[in-house]
Amino acid sequence: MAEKIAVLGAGSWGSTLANMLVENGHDVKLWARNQAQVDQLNKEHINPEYMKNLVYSDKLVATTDMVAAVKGADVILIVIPTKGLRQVAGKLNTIIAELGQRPLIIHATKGLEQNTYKRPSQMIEEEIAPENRASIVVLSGPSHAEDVAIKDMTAVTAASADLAAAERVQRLFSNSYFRVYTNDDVIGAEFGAALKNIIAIGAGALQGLGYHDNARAALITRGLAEIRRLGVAFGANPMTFIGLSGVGDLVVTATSKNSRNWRAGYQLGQGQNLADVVANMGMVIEGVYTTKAAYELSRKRQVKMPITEALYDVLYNGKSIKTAIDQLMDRDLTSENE
Ligand SMILES: NC(=O)C1=CN([C@@H]2O[C@H](COP(=O)(O)OP(=O)(O)OC[C@H]3O[C@@H](n4cnc5c(N)ncnc54)[C@H](O)[C@@H]3O)[C@@H](O)[C@H]2O)C=CC1
Ligand SMILES: O=C(CO)COP(=O)(O)O
Repeated sequence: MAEKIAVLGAGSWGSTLANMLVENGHDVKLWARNQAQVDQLNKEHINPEYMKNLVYSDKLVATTDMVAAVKGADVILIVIPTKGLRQVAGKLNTIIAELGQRPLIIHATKGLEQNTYKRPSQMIEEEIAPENRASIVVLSGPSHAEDVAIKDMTAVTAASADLAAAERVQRLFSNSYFRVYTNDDVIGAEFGAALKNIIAIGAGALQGLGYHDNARAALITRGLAEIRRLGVAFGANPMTFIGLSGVGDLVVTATSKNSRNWRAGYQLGQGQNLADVVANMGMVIEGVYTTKAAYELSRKRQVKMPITEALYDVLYNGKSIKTAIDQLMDRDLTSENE
């Protein structure tokens, strides 16, 4: 059944998902804050700053007017980087309260908020009053926009405490190349999504420094161990970390040149400095900020996250990547299951 959907955020992921939802037969309005970008999307059907090779459907309508985007929408998909999520959710709350709507909220944001360490769905819960919304569903998993744009095969998860809502999202998004599974573990899905970006930066850095396959496999596996430790400390189901939003997303992000986080790590490994890497990416590198939040949270909760700590020292304390790697390898030997 066709639904009226508003997508907030027209970067690489928001615009690609909006286009896919149009092609799935839905009535979609895409909100962006930049007028020039909106004009290009509406007139030329391109979004070159974010998705160089995608020609968007002429049925996709973009607007800078959030009220116009949201009016009449049964479903709202938020795809804003973690840093801007709270502000956009707050604005959305005011608008849907005035319009008297109570939409289903989906988000695809991957990160933890600075200082509060809140997950995206927690920020949304805090900013959008329960009377202004239906359930919240997390859309996550191994899904580079670049692959979805060329209709490559992709599988993701829709996580929600409300199974009927997750199943509705499953039906909205699924098609011949995009397969959505459901899951009830929002905490696990969101921790997996946020923390894999830290390991992806590390994997890129290893490759940039000239390390090979064994090193990458070790980092991914031990990275997953610490992702799971933190997630479980906050109530996640350990099984979620061997699913799409766990190991699935970790593998795609830590092995792909399409990953902004991997590319950032690679450039750091090649000797570029962090400020230049961030300035030149042109898109959000969530892992840079998540590393700080996860490091602080792990200290507070007394969860061992040696790789996250090492990357924190590289990104925020000027430690060389080589020194950080040497120190990781030099730690006391331990059991794999600790
Ligand atoms: N790019 C991808 O393949 C995927 C990205 N994600 C996640 O989706 C989220 C968005 O990522 P991308 O689309 O890649 O980012 P991006 O950097 O390509 O685009 C972000 C968009 O959000 C807008 N934006 C940022 N702050 C805003 C604010 N305060 N108000 C309004 N608009 C704002 C920017 O103008 C830009 O249009 C991130 O959390 C990312 O981890 C998840 C899965 C896949
Ligand atoms: O989450 C993603 C793929 O699932 C996107 O990762 P990057 O932000 O590193 O490109």
